Amino acid sequence: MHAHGDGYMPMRPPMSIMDVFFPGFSTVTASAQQLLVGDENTFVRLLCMGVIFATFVQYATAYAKKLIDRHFGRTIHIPFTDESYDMVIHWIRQQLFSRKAHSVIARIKTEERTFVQDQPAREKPLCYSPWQGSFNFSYNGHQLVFHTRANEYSEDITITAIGTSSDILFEWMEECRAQYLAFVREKVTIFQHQDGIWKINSRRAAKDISTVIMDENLKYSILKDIQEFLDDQKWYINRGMLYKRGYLLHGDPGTGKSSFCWSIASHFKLEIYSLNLSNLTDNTLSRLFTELPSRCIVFLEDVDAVGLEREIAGKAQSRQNTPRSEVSLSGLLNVLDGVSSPEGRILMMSTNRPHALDEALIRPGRVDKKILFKCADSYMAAQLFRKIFQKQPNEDKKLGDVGEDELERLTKAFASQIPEEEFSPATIENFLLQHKHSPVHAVDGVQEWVVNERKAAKAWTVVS
Ligand SMILES: Nc1ncnc2c1ncn2[C@@H]1O[C@H](COP(=O)(O)OP(=O)(O)OP(=O)(O)O)[C@@H](O)[C@H]1O
Repeated sequence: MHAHGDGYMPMRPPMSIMDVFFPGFSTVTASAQQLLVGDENTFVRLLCMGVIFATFVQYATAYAKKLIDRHFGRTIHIPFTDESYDMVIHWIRQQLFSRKAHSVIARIKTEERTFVQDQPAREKPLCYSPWQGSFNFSYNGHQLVFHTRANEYSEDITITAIGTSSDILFEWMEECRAQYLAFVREKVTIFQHQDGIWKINSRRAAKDISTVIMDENLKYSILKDIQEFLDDQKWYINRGMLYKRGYLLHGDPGTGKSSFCWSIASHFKLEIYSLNLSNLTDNTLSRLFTELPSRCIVFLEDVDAVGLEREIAGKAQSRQNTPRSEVSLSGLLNVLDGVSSPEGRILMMSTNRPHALDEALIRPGRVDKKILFKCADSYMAAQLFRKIFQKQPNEDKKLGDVGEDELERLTKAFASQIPEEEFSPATIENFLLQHKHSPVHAVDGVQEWVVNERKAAKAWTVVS
C-alpha cells in the first residue's frame, strides 16, 4: 500500500453524475476500490466493504428521503408550546401503532394524574408515544410520517404526507382537534407557566356552580355579569373600550375563592391560566399575557403574597419574610390594562388581605367587581352539611344512612351550633369529613369541636 511518505498524493476521484444526487458518492466508491485491490486479508477487506456499504445505504436512504420530502412532501410543524401539540399527542397515544415505534416515551396520563382511581390498576396509568425518530402510519389510505426530535426543554414534531396537496394533513389535524375537544369537554383545563411559556398543568372534572356555597343572590349576579360580558363583545368595540373584565375575590383562607374560579370556568367552558407572580419578571409576565387566548380566565392567586403591596411615598410596604416578586407593580398594571394582550380575558385575583393591595391595582377598570367570601353563617353550615351527607343518585345506601326527614332535622341541629361567620367553610368541611359516614356523629361531636377549634385558634394567635 502507498503511504504519504513515499511521495504518494491521494488522487481526488473524478466527479460522477451520482455526486449530483448523493454528494460524496465518488469519494466513497474510490475508497472502496482501493480496499478491493489492497493486500489485506480477504476477511478484513470484506468487513470494511460491509461497513462502507451499510453506511452508504443509510446515508443514501436518508438523503433520498430528504429529497422526496422536500420536493414531493407536505409537512406540518407542531410547536411544543402550542395546544395543537396536545391535540396531536392525544390522538397518537390512542393508536396502537404508537407503541411500535423504535423509541417510545412513557408518561403518566396527565388527565388522570390527579385522580385516585377506585381500581389500583388504573391508578397513574401509563401511556406511550413515539420519541426521537420517525415512523410511518396510515391515515384514510394515505401514508403519513410522524417525526419527533427532543431538545433540552421541548420537542419538535413534524408530520409529512407524500404528495402535492396538504389536504390530508389538514383533515388529520381536524380529527385530532375533534377528538381532543370531545375528551376535554367535561373538564376544566388549567394552564400554568413553565420556563416562561404556558403549559397544561392539569385537567379537572368540571365543578358545578351549585357546589360553591355562598350568598345565592351574589352568586347569580356574578354569573349574569360574566354572561353579559361574554355576549357583549360588540358593545365594547363600538364604544372603543377594551374588552376585558376583572374581579377581586377576597376573604379569609378556605372561604371558596379558588373553588369559585374553578366553577365559573366550568360553567362558561373557559380555560384557566393560573399565574404565580413570585417567579416571574416584567418581561416574562408581559409575554405570557400576549400569548393568552382570546377568551379565558386569568387567575392570579394570592396576589398579596409576593411583596407587590401598597406603595406609599414611592416605597413598597412589604410584610417581613414575604418573598418579593421580580414583577414590578407598574409591570403588572401594564399587563392588566391589556393593551398588548388579546381581548376577552376575565381576570380573577384572589387575596386574603385586600387592604394590603395598592389602590392602583384594584381601581375600577382593573377590578370591576370585588367579591367578598365570608366565613360560614348558619345557612352555609347547613348547605355544607347537606353537601356531605345527602346521597347522590349514583351512590348506594349504606349502614348509618338516614332518611330525608331525619337528615333535615340533623342539618338544622348542626347549623344552629355553628357560630356565625367564625369558621371558614374549609374548616367546617374538614370536621364533617371526619364523620362522613355518620351525620348523627357529626351532630353529636360539633359542640366539643367548636370549643376545641376556639382554643386552638387562641393558642395559634399567641404563638404567632
Ligand atoms: N364557599 C364554599 N363552598 C363550598 N366549599 C367550600 C367553600 N369554601 C371552601 N370550601 C371547601 O374548602 C376547600 C378549600 O377552598 P378554596 O381553596 O376554594 O378556598 P380559598 O378561599 O381559595 O382559600 P385560600 O385563600 O387559602 O387559597 C375547597 O376545596 C372546598 O371543598
